[in-house]
Amino acid sequence: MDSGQTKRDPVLVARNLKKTYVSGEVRTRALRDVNFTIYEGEFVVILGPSGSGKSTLMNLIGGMDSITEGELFYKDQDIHKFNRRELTRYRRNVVGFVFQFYNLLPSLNCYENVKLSAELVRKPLPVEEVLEKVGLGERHRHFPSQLSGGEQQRVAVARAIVKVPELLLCDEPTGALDTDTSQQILELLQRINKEYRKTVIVISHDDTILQYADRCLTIRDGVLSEEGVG
Ligand SMILES: Nc1ncnc2c1ncn2[C@@H]1O[C@H](COP(=O)(O)OP(=O)(O)OP(=O)(O)O)[C@@H](O)[C@H]1O
Repeated sequence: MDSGQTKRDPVLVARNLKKTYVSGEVRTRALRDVNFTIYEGEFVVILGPSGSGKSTLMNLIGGMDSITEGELFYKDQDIHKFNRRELTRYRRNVVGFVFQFYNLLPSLNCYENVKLSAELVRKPLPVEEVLEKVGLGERHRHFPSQLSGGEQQRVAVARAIVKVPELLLCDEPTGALDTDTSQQILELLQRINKEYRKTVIVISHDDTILQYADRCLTIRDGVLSEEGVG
């Protein structure tokens, strides 16, 4: 596959993005004024301590929560202006999620967990190919309870990429794993980023993840800033 340096187009642009949670009298300004541009095919890490606003930002990018103020563009479309159907289509076709605790369905085996996701889109990758790609070619019939944490996370990655999403959003994907297994999962995400040329965004509080990133954005108290990597 071509790994040459080509000019990349912006895939996500945030302008003056704000998110305030209101609960009775209490207002929590989770995102204060967030601006960024993320380009097609980048591997971006968003790093920040607990409570800094990482999951809030991921939920907005993933179309899972509403924006309080500002703009968030996917290509030339303002996610903020999507109606319910457009949001569903965006979540289904554009975004693939990987969560800290895998979120696999325990009553389905590996193949079935991935197949269920494949059925959401018109042109998925073959399930067998994807399980092979994440190193689980031999484990199709195993259930989540028969797999280690790292293997379950591989299934979760397969479930996300089988849809061929433009954006792979990973929320603390190594948070429940030991150091060696974390490294393997991050190497897998890096390989997927390069081979499928999809944009990968990983949020974490662990800066050892930086070695895998093209770029790092840091977030603190709902304010985002940019730090170069490498
Ligand atoms: N649904 C909600 N209602 C009210 N406040 C919320 C809600 N979700 C998050 N918050 C608050 O918004 C702020 C940012 O939270 P967020 O979960 O985005 O941080 P985080 O960086 O992902 O933290 P962690 O690493 O601990 O998961 C925190 O002060 C949190 O308490």
